[in-house]
Amino acid sequence: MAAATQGLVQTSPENNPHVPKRTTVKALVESPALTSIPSNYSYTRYPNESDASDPDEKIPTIDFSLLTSRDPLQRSKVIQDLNKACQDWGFFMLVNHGVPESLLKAVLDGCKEFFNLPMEEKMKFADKDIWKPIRFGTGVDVKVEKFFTWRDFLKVFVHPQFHFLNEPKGFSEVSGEYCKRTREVARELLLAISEALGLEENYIEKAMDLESGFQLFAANLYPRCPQPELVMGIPAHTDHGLLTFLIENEIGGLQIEHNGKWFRVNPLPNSFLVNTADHLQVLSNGKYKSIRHRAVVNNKDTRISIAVPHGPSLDTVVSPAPKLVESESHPAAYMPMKYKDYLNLQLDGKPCLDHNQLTFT
Ligand SMILES: O=C(O)CCC(=O)C(=O)O
Ligand SMILES: [Fe+2]
Repeated sequence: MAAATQGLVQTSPENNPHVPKRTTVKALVESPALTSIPSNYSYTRYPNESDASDPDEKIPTIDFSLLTSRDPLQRSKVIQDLNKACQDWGFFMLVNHGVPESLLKAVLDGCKEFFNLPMEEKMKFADKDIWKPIRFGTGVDVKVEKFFTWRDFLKVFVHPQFHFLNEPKGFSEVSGEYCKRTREVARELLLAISEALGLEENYIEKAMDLESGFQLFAANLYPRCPQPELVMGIPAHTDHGLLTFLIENEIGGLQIEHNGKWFRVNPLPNSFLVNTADHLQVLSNGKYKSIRHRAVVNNKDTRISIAVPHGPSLDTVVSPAPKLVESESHPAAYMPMKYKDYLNLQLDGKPCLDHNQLTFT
């Protein structure tokens, strides 16, 4: 999210009179004349952004049921694995998390129905203001502003206050349940991550005020594309919170950066794809990195993903945990910043960590 500011914007239809003036990627794909992409969707990669390959090592998997197990040896082994996954990859697949498969499916189905609503219904939520609790839009490449990415989205603030839409029917209920269950899993995971960092078990819970933690529900729609190699679903970016949970409708597209190379992610069925985000990087004083990731599209199937970032409360001033700062050997690498102020920096479209970074770690 750090690299993308999005809002519903106007396309320039000069090359294609069938393209509606104010559009979404979905409307564009459904317009009868579309055989090639309009030039303003053509994507220029960031420097050093290479093609992705299948990973040459195994992407870490964490078994959540072992974390909550009564056996202390088992728990400490998983905490070690979690530490390694966060440190080496900033990414892992979480299995046996206890959130029912039927709920994952229901919430993905709800998103599909939402994106299938008539344009006028969705447009009621079109807004550029990032503080609108319910927002529908289409992706913009912020490097150049006038170029678009191959993605429509719905973003809803779901904690500490739960906002949602009344339509489609039942979407609010399943999403409410999904957000509550993922929040519980994320908080449990953050207890373990506190321990993995050598902090008190509830350090993150308290210091980040997770009782009032800011949780966002971000649904992404990536319609099939006639020229997928020319566009980008969501450009390389990092997420702003502590941890993001991602699920998708069995259509791949997520790619992650690991040791300077890009890898495709082939998720285990029913797993959460979890990545460490900017504020875990700050809190851990750079021990854990906020992983860069992106999503590509394809010419066969429409992909839907749901990213749920779990962050500190908006008023929390986040700084490196004092225990992880050594004045001589490992000074604080980030200055304290309120989470809300950090989110406002998104408007600049710059990777936000550049703003509060004191030194490069
Ligand atoms: O759709 C995906 O795979 C990635 C989405 C994402 O990174 C985001 O919404 O922040
Ligand atoms: Fe992301």
